[in-house]
Amino acid sequence: MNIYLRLLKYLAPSKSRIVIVFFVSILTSLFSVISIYSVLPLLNAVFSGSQPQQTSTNAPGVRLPDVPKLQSAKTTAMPVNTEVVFPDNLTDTKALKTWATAKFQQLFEAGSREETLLRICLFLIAAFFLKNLFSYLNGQLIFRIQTRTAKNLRDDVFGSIVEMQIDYFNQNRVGTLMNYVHNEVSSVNAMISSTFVNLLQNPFSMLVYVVVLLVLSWKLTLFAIVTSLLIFGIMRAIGIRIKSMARRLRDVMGNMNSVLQEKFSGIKVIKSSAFEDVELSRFKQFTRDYRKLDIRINRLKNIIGPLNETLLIAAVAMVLWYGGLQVFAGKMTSTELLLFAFTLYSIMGPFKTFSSMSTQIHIGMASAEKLFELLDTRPDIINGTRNIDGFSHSIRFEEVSFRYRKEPEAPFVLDKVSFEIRKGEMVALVGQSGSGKSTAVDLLLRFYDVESGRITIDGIDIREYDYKQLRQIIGVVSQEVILFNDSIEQNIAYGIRNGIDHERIERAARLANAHNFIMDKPEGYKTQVGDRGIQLSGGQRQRLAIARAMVRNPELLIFDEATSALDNESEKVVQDAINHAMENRTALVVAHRLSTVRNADRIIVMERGRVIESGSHKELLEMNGTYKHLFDIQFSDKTNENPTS
Ligand SMILES: Nc1ncnc2c1ncn2[C@@H]1O[C@H](COP(=O)(O)OP(=O)(O)OP(=O)(O)O)[C@@H](O)[C@H]1O
Repeated sequence: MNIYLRLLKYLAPSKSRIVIVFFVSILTSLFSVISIYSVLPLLNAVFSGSQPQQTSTNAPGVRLPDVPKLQSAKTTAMPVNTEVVFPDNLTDTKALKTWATAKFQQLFEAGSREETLLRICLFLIAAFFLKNLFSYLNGQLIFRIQTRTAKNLRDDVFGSIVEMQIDYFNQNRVGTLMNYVHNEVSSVNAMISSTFVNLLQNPFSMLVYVVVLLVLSWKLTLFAIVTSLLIFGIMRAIGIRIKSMARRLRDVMGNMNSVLQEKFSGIKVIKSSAFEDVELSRFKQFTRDYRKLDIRINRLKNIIGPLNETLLIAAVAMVLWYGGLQVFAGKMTSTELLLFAFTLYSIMGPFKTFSSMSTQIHIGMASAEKLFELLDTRPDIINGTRNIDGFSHSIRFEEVSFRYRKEPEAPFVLDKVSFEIRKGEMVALVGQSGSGKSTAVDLLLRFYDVESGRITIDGIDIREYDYKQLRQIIGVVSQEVILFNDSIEQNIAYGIRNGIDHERIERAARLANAHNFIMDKPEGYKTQVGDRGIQLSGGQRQRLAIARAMVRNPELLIFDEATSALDNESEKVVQDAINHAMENRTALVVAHRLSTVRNADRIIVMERGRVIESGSHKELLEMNGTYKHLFDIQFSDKTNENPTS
């Protein structure tokens, strides 16, 4: 769909406000035109009252305004009203003009010059007050429309990103994604407000101004229009250049966000390598490049204002020159010329924002294009329609092959892997680092789809199930624990939709051997864990992760290297928690340390993406193959270990 139409869709909820803005805009324009246009001839009429119609004191050929006098200068009393008749011929613009000005003047006629002047000044105040009141109202209304649009767009963008498959997050940096939600939406937002002001508020004033200009002198108007178009063209060319630079700047900014995020979360690594200075110099290089680009954009942006004004003032000056000659020639009155110049100057404001609109629109459209492209991207993982709330028999990997990179020459990360997890069983996946164990878990969770073969639950391909329901019946505890900056209670409850039931949370915490340490905290379950759970120890964080997995009472528990990041002591506590949690439950355990899986009903040994052995601990030792070899390496220095126990 056309980008403009799609943006209109976002404006649709504000349609009644837009209608109000339209009318308020007309009122604002009306009062701004009245306030400027009406007062000058009125004042002129008051002050020139003493002058005769054609006077020799004027420069040769200059005529005074062709309007009826409000009064004679010799007396402060008002003259008898001049009778103004509506012209018979409506094409006679001169007669119309005289009639309209005279009628307007009559509105202010008072008994004396002084009083007329006072009335005019009061009218001036009222007109400006009303103009500014409506302008304020309009600003408020436009801001509300704009923020609502931005909110809805931002919600949709976040909703779209959060629904993407895991691979999308592997390929896009966090900073880039943050940029979408923040900066790109903001520039669409700026475009919308600029368009509103320029398409609703300004056109009416501009139209009235142009009519005034045309009535005063079509030749001068033509001259002014040609100059304006020239300026518009120049501004547009600069706008296009700024657009492409702004896009580059935003990309660079997105990179900076990613870099900062990465550096601050990896601060321990930086500090332990004493690499602060290296990071600082890298950052300095980055900010240097950023600054250069920013200066180039700013140079262009700053040129626009002065250039615009110089060109417009040049146009006004040319008009004054040409108009002055007309006045000398008696083809135009001096008031008309003054009015023309004044109106031309007044149109500058709306015209200036109008020409800057093109830059705003260019930047905004580039962002809108990016955002709509994102909104149109559908997750690669296509959801199934079958419901699932548990399983009765087994989960099977049947000849599953998979690779992350799709190029033909890319190696398979899983190559025809087959194994089974029966209900109630504990199955372990072991093997060297990089053999594909975690990948198998990710495939079961449908973070990725298999390339060939299939994974079934009770005989049905998992691609047929609704993957959100599928993930709900699986509890995962992985090596990397992700806690949110919230209370312990909220962290455990993460993933429960229908409210927090404290009893349920406590039960899960007890199962995970976490209850006691939680109660030792000053605020118990309400204790805040800090950013990424920084206020807890590794073992405590891991036990909260187990509690979080348990709270949903999952059908299948997966432990992916859940203890590998812990020291021996914490490992023991966490391992106890795992054993406790696994009682009477189906579990898949991925482990390096073979001591943790020896009680498994079945151990699957993997090597370079293939299953090379499988059986119980005892059977595998008797096989005297890879498992036995791995076991011997791990326990060679533990003389008290009995391999067959
Ligand atoms: N997102 C990814 N994109 C590309 N390749 C990946 C990705 N994740 C893992 N790999 C590669 O896939 C292979 C299997 O990785 P996987 O994490 O499944 O192994 P693992 O057996 O769980 O290893 P470990 O025991 O060290 O966690 C490795 O060669 C790894 O480099």
